Amino acid sequence: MEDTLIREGDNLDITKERRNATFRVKKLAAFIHGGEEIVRRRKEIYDAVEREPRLKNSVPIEFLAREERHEEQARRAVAMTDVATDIIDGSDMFGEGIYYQSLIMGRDLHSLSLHYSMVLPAIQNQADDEQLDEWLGPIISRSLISTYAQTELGHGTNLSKLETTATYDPKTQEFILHSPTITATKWWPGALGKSSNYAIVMAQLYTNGKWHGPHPFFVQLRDAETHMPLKGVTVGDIGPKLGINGSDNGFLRFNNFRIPRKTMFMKNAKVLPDGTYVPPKHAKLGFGAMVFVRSIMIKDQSMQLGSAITIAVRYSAIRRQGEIVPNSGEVQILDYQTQQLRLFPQISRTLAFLFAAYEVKDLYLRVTTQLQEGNTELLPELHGLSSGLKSVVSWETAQGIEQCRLACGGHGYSQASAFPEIYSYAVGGCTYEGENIVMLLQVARQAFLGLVKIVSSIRAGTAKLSLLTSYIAEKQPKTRSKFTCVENVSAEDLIADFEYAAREQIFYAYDLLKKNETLYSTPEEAWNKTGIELCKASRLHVKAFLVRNYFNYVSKCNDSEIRPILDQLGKLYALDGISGGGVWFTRRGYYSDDQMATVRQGIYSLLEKIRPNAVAIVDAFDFSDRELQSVLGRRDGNVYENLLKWAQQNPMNRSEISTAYIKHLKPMMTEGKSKL
Ligand SMILES: CCCCCCCCCCCCCCCCCCC/C=C/C(=O)SCCNC(=O)CCNC(=O)[C@H](O)C(C)(C)COP(=O)(O)OP(=O)(O)OC[C@H]1O[C@@H](n2cnc3c(N)ncnc32)[C@H](O)[C@@H]1OP(=O)(O)O
Ligand SMILES: Cc1cc2nc3c(=O)[nH]c(=O)nc-3n(C[C@H](O)[C@H](O)[C@H](O)COP(=O)(O)OP(=O)(O)OC[C@H]3O[C@@H](n4cnc5c(N)ncnc54)[C@H](O)[C@@H]3O)c2cc1C
Repeated sequence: MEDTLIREGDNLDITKERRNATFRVKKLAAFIHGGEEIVRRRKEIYDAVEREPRLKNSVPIEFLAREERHEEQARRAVAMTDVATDIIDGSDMFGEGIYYQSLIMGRDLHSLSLHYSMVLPAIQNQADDEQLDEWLGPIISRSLISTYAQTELGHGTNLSKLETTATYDPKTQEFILHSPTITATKWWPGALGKSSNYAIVMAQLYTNGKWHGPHPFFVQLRDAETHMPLKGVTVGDIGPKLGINGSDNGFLRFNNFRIPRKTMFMKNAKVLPDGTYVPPKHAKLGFGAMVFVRSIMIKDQSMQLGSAITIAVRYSAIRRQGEIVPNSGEVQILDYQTQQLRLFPQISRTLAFLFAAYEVKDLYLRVTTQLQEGNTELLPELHGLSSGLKSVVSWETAQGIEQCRLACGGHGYSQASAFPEIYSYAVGGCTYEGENIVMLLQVARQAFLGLVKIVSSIRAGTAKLSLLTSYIAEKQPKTRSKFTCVENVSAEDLIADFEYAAREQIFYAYDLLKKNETLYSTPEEAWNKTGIELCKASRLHVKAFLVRNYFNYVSKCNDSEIRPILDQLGKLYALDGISGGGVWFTRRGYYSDDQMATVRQGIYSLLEKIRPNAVAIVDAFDFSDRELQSVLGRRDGNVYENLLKWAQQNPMNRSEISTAYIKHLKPMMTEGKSKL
């Protein structure tokens, strides 16, 4: 990160904001990103990317048509991976990998996205030694391109009903892959349409006449020389989408397509040559690639929200519109209290999500080490944490980005702002890797929280709780929340408030479920009738985790220059959640009306405190103009002249007269004239 972000020629308002900040941006950046050394490495990586001619992003991606965009993203992906090992530590996907990729690929996926984000981790963790020897080399050298083909036209969520079959034939020691219906067609896999010649295919395993559920297979789809689909394989692109249009998400069908026995991933489950099935240690080990993406996407999502809020705060500092005191001049829109309430909670959220991403990364790495030793103990915990965070974080990120866009008025609607790209990319995260509601229900039903199981075991006095769930067993306090005013409230009190709300809803949902079990004829029906309350319980549980984790993380900071900023943002995060959380905090009079009014006063006072530092705080996220790709969010604040330049470079302005005018409008006008 540079010594100072102030330069000659910068917009005067934004310069004044930076001069008036009460702390040094470098210090906060170091804390946010995990230390000075990491910030230094980010700068080193950024400089190396800037120096490399092949990584120059000369084409403004937003002006490209779909096929041009796909081609440009493929060019960038190849260049990015050609020089990757000279620039980054490729084994650090959560840190250097994700940053490096964002500098080059922007908010889009590409021909190699799934190759790196799902296939590589799956091969590292699910292939046996022999398969690892055979597959890892070509994956790393990129002599093949691969993807992860699981979802079908008819089924994405309910994996047990996938229709693609893999039937073992012991005579030839092959599996026969088949798509028996239209709805069995694989649909959605990234880079499947035109780029990949291999895929991990999830198919229902049948051997010796028995069904064993979905299992992963590493399947060649296209000829290594001609890239033509192999006989028995039908494959193509599914067409334009809301976002990620650089990626050729695809469809795939098999017609009795034979593949060798050793294409089934064999580290966990196995099929022996005679067709004997050997089950895995844990039934869900084959779902590991999904767990990896759910874990890594928390950081990705927080960075999307971080870039949106950087753009919105910087723009709000240079945009002057309206007067607060009549005749005293137009104010920066950042001075409006309503603007601050729209924006500053997004700063807090970005940090809360990022600190949670650090936690889930640590857990993922611990689980991976355990699994290497054959120990699956922590897997359910990781499944629960990553599923719950994935749902809450991607939803709040999408809502936050939209608030940032709205806060920028008309210019926020232009592609020049970058909001359309950020939003359409990030919001995909609500759907992929498990639809958000379904993942919340997982948290409630099956995951490490096992909320429902936990409640019954707590009441039976047999609960064995993890650190993250132990609060559920604590007795609800009979007294009110300890909140008196924002100045005096402690992190512990705020955490206690969220735990109160979560506990209250968890027990409420549990009791409703039990009641419904007496009213409906099956447990599944009762479960469905309790779904809304269960999702609320999961959401509050995850929010309690986010608040607790934020304050735990920040407690490591002893620097008197930046600690007050982190505390203000943490309090804003919590109080905004309490004020918006309404009923869960007021049940049984835990928060009184007066306390709630004081919470709102506390928020207003925090907004005032954060206001003078807002630009410096978002500067500390350390986004370069290269990453932001936003005229509104430029570091130098010179927005208006660059908006004009941006519009003028638009291909529609290459000629003064458009073909639309020549072909359609002119003949109409000429005809109109003739009728006069
Ligand atoms: C060198 C250069 C490098 C540069 C490159 C760097 C790259 C850096 C990376 C960048 C990161 C950017 C991130 C963005 C990438 C985006 C890519 C997007 C691609 C998208 C891909 C996909 O979407 S793939 C398809 C995903 N599909 C799903 O997620 C389907 C959802 N459904 C399910 O997961 C399941 O069906 C289910 C969980 C909903 C239910 O499963 P099932 O019916 O089988 O089980 P049960 O409900 O019966 O549960 C039984 C039991 O199992 C437990 N369980 C379920 N799942 C898991 C699991 N995964 N792990 C552990 N345990 C699990 C469940 O809790 C139950 O437990 P009980 O104890 O019995 O209750
Ligand atoms: C951008 C993007 C990239 C993707 N990339 C890939 C990829 O690379 N590989 C791949 O295999 N797939 C990929 N997918 C597919 C993705 O994983 C699925 O779309 C996702 O898992 C949701 O499944 P679905 O489409 O079947 O939704 P559905 O399950 O049909 O969901 C529709 C609605 O039904 C609800 N619902 C479904 N089941 C339940 C339930 N049990 N209880 C309550 N409500 C329920 C959901 O909450 C939702 O509201 C991608 C999708 C997108 C959008």
